[in-house]
Amino acid sequence: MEKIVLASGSPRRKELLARTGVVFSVVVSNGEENTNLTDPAETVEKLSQDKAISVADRLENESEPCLIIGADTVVAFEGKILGKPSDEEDALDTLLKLQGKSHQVYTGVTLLVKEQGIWKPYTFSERTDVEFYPVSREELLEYIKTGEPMDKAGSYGIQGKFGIYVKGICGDYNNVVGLPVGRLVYELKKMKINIRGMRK
Ligand SMILES: Cc1cn([C@H]2C[C@H](O)[C@@H](COP(=O)(O)OP(=O)(O)OP(=O)(O)O)O2)c(=O)[nH]c1=O
Repeated sequence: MEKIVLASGSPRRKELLARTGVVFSVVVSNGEENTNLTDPAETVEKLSQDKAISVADRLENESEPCLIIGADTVVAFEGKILGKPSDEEDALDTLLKLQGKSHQVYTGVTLLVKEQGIWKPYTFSERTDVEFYPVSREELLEYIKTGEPMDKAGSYGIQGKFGIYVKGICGDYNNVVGLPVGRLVYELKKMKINIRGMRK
């Protein structure tokens, strides 16, 4: 494997993948993030595939063998999928719903590998349960003013200013931040992709 490409514009994913020590480049997918699916695990798996495939299409003329990594994160609460907020009001509605209760964060990951000239997707997803303490409307408005929620699924960043309201999590913390890097390394090992040789 000569080249690893992260198909994501998320700075958090870039930082998490960098922790593995592998050398990679970033190519941001430019497709629409749309599905009619209602199951959160199926949704993130499909969207992670779409992102990886959109980057593969753009790299079609690359001669080097390549592994493309796509990922997608959503929050699920009482059977509904919550993505990024459309505006500040939407962020407030979402956070009012989530405060004081537990919800699920799903990240889907697709590893797209070229085998005998054909792209083959290996897809999985991880779930982490997160619970917030009760948070007042005033506190939420103050938080939203920071702008932090706007590019994040579920309208919060566990790794940022919202961390002070988190009561507990069950599962992989990195999965909430956007990339379950432990599972990723484990899956690559199962696929016999030796990332050790690709480390800096
Ligand atoms: C719940 C939660 C989400 N997030 C982020 C992870 C993802 O980057 C983002 C969800 O949006 P995504 O659509 O999964 O990813 P993205 O738009 O940031 O990047 P790309 O599509 O180019 O891969 O929310 C946090 O950073 N912290 C959190 O606590």
